[in-house]
Amino acid sequence: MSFITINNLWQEYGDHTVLERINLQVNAGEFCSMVGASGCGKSTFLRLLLGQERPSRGEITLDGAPLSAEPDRHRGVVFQRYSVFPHLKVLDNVAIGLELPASPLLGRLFGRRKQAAREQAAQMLDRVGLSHALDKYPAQLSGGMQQRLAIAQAFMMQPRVLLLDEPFGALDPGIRKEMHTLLLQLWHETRMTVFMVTHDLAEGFNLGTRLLVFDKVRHDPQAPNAYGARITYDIPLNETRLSQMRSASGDSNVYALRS
Ligand SMILES: Nc1ncnc2c1ncn2[C@@H]1O[C@H](COP(=O)(O)OP(=O)(O)OP(=O)(O)O)[C@@H](O)[C@H]1O
Repeated sequence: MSFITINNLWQEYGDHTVLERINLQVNAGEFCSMVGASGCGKSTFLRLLLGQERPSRGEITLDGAPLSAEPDRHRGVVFQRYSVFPHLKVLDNVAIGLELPASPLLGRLFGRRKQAAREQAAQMLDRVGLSHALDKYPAQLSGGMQQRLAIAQAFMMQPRVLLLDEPFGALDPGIRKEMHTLLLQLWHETRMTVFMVTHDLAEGFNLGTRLLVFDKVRHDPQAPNAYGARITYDIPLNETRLSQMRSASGDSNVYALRS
């Protein structure tokens, strides 16, 4: 059985059909790059995976169980627009991810547990190259540094599924390349399942072990919103990387795309 299974998923807003007949099976540890024309529903698909929205029809299961109605810590997310807390310093922005679930009532830890959370957060920030900025506020960071902070936040939670919505779109090419390397390193270490929306086809091909192309198959010129996008191509990529992952995790990888 696959890790994530999507059965006949539709998303409609009033009479606007955004996604139709999405069927997909994804194994744990796969890295799915997602591309498609602007407005075809890629971000909508991510929100459905996150549990932020319920589908109009169809279902998503994770490990055989329906997706929980609320986003939870097993699904981390990084948006292109940074999702960090502006009023918290860099270290606190990351440590709070550990403190909140450990102390849901107060939202804070104290004493030795707090110290341990801060040490863990500092280590993660070192990994993303922000060890020199622990005491800064997000507004004092460059765009690339804020993006690293958002990625550190997401990774700190060790999500089983990482959802990335154009996470590098705002970065200049040098930083972008560094972030690609970092993401692949962390993906390899944690064997998370990744879904990444990108407008950069080369980025999608380079990073993914699978490229999903979203497109509208049916068009009605009289009613442009009548039909939604489907996954029209599902292309296996970077097979060496994938087989390394497979041998490390013992999983077999099944690609399934049903129309
Ligand atoms: N809550 C909503 N209510 C109504 N329409 C919505 C809602 N959310 C998304 N849409 C519509 O769904 C369509 C798909 O939007 P979405 O942001 O998912 O596309 P996208 O492929 O991610 O676009 P882009 O590549 O430009 O970011 C758009 O026409 C958008 O207006």
